[in-house]
Amino acid sequence: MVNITEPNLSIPTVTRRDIERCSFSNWYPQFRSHTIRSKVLKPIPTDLLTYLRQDGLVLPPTVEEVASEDEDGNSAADDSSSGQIEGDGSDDEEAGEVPAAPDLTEVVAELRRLIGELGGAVFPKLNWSAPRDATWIASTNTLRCTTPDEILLLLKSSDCVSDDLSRPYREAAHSIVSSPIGQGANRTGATETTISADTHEPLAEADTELVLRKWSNLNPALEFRAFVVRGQLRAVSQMDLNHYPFLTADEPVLRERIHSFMQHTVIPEFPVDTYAVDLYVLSDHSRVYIVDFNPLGADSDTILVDWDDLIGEPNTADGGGNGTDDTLIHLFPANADGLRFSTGRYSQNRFPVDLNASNYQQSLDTLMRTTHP
Ligand SMILES: Nc1ncnc2c1ncn2[C@@H]1O[C@H](COP(=O)(O)OP(=O)(O)OP(=O)(O)O)[C@@H](O)[C@H]1O
Repeated sequence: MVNITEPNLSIPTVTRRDIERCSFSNWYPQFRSHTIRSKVLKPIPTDLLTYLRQDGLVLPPTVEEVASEDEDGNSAADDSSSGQIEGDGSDDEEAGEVPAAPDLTEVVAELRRLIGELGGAVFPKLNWSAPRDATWIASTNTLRCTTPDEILLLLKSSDCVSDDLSRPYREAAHSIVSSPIGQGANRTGATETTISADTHEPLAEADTELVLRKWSNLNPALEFRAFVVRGQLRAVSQMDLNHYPFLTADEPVLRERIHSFMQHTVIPEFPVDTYAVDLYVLSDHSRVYIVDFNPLGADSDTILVDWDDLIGEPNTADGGGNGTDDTLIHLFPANADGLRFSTGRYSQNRFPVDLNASNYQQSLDTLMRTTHP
């Protein structure tokens, strides 16, 4: 355990190594018994990777065919709704402008097998990011997937996912730019030009991973982000930006559970000095689960916590912020009426105004024609 004797007043620098450590397959084996059951496809099969990196949003015919057969016992050719996502279909005048999708027959079969092994419903993500910005395109408006085509549509529609593939180390590069030249990870005498090239470095094919996590009906009120700076738990924040009155009453027990879990299970084992970890506490408070690890730096979402609370001098007697009763959980406060709802995270990525919710598929077709003229 590192002990802070001097306040560290600068926002931590994220290194490429920190980012790599937070990649799902790097922490999952170690914390398997403390997190949601998951399956990892690493590397992502070449055909699927090609498909995800291709421009345009087109579902390969194989996917819909297989999915239709799976659900109805009929082929997609009999289903007049198949191919709608493609917009105008393959035999109209615009078909030549849509890039041909690779054959994903094997990928689809593998995804279906994994979905089955995980109980029939999964939450998909890549190394770091889930397609949370694309839920608007899913018929359920969630990331809950029961078929391969739902997974492919979400992954293909997400900027978060495409950033994981095309600019995975962007946060490290950003931090290096804001640091004195020469202090960044593995760099000496670097110029800004050299550094900014890092932001465009794509993820090597061998490092790509598709993660399917067993779908879990998480209560957003019981999700918390814990912040560890230089090996010390500095703060815990509620994640959902809504006020839940019961959290105020439960705060002492939640705090004790989270602090204990962090001190005994996470901090001694996770090989990064400074990070944020998302946690889920069961409603009876009996267990704490890890949802995700994230690097912690200037680009991080600290939610309800100020950077001063993370990097300023700890205001505790032992100076460590390690006890169970010295770091209150930051809870979303009630407004004057005692109740307050806010817009959720990623709400800006929900249904685009161009789409008419009362006629979703027709509107989606229209959008596709617009985006793929
Ligand atoms: N297996 C699951 N089943 C249902 N919901 C889940 C599951 N895993 C995660 N979630 C929900 O999705 C949210 C985002 O998950 P996760 O942190 O893995 O994605 P992310 O892209 O890294 O998000 P962020 O960038 O906000 O950290 C979680 O906070 C949780 O609410």
